[in-house]
Amino acid sequence: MYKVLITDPLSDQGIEKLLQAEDVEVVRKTGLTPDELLLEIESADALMVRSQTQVTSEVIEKAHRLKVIARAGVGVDNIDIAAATNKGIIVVNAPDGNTISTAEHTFAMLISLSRNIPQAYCSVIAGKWRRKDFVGVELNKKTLSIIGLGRIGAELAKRAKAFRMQVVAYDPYLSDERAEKLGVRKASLEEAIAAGDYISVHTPLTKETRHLIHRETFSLMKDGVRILNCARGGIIDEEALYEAIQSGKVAGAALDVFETEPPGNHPLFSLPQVIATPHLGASTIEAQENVAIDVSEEVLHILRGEPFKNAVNLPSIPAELQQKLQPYQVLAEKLGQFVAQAGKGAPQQITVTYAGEIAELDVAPLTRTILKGTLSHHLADVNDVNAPHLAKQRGVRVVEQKTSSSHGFTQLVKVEVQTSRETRSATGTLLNGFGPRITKIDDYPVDVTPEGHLLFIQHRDQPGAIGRVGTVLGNRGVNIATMQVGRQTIGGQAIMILRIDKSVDPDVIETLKQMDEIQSVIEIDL
Ligand SMILES: NC(=O)c1ccc[n+]([C@@H]2O[C@H](COP(=O)([O-])OP(=O)(O)OC[C@H]3O[C@@H](n4cnc5c(N)ncnc54)[C@H](O)[C@@H]3O)[C@@H](O)[C@H]2O)c1
Ligand SMILES: O=C(O)CC[C@@H](O)C(=O)O
Repeated sequence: MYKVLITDPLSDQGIEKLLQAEDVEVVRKTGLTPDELLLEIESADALMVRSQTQVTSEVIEKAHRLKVIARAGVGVDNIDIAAATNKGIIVVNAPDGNTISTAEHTFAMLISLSRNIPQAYCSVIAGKWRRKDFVGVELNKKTLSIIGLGRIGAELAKRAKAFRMQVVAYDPYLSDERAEKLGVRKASLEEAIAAGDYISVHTPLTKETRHLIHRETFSLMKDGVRILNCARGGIIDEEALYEAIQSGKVAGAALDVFETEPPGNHPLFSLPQVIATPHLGASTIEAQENVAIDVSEEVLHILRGEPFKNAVNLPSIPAELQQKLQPYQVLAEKLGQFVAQAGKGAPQQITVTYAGEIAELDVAPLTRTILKGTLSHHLADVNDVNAPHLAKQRGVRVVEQKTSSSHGFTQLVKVEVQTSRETRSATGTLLNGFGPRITKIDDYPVDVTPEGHLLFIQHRDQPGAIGRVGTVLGNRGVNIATMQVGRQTIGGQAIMILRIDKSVDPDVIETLKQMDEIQSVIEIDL
């Protein structure tokens, strides 16, 4: 039974699938103190949050069973992604579910700001009728500068155009084609800042975007500009915004997000030109249902070892590619495990070579699985998420290469591990209808199903060697299920791979090692 801990309010309808799942226990605890969260997280397999719960490195440190942190929304700035990656915990989000809601909210703020709707409302319900105080401005023919033309920025642009606004956009990843398709003018940051009657930010909050709009940026703006932030607090320097409003440079600001949330009695709230909402961009019934459905499905997939799509700390794999790579996953992991156990010493370089049909695909996800298989022999808690990071941390070089020579097989995957003491390799394929096979160990052709207990014996090719090994094992009650031998020359170096029904005692291995013709005996568990 998997424990799914939900620590922020999520839509009941959205998490229906989780509540129905027989292998899941849903524990909903909102408003936990940091100490309470540290206790709860110890036994959780999945954690689902919105933006309130702070998933710090301390929380992640205590998360002994956690496989996934799911953010029901876009921004993951409340989650320590580096700490999660280090620990092999997958972080997923729901990037699409609240786009429309947030774009609509931004547009509502744009109109409210232009027509002083919140201020007028407060005045009317206070019994006043002061039409002169709330004269607004039209959106028609005004310029809206959008900083960050991603999902929400693009939806905002469409709405602004419907109101006959000119839209200028700055986004370092904006192509000419996309700008043209959306009907926006592509500009540099400075041009966009200078052009806008309205400036709306829609970037994530990162090291680069923190205080993207700062004191000097305000000086580049048009007099009487209006500013919107429905993305993340901190993209705009709040102190500089306060000064720019007070000086008259900025005519008004609409804020849904703040550097510190909740913002309390913020100095900006003393200015009548500022309107604000409490981080409501994604707060619609539809968006909350969408994001909760999306992350619930992702959590179930991850817990059950099924393919998933929106990992923040793993490159996303298109569904079609995922489907094509899926059959190779077991082969990849087993090859990695085999070479790690067959070799002596810690890996210094892992070289993966793909040949045949598989070489035509993007094989990076398989290389990660091979790394997981290899590193898990030496390290605890390795998975596809942290394997590349752990390899780098330990100075293991990873080389991925492709070749056209598949030696008559439809596809081949070769994993070679170089340690300080030796180089070992295992090559494998998928046999149509029969599953994974190891076809070569070092330079010895073999045909081994990579599963169960194997004895890997290096010896001299000598009459009677096979019989003597069989006798030792038989005398100790060890049943041999299959046996494969490979040699390079008659009487030269050879290998035996025995599949045995159960693990053998160390003294059986010692007895085998005493035999003259035997150089090494390694038990391999796959
Ligand atoms: N207020 C809310 O409730 C709410 C709801 C949803 C999302 N958000 C926030 O809105 C923001 C946008 O979300 P989205 O779904 O559109 O994300 P997105 O990833 O689709 O778009 C972000 C865009 O910002 C661009 N960008 C990155 N760095 C930039 C920079 N230095 N200058 C200019 N552009 C830059 C990216 O290229 C990208 O196109 C995020 O901060 C997200 O957390 C807020
Ligand atoms: O959970 C929320 O309501 C905030 C969501 C929003 O900020 C996001 O980044 O998706």
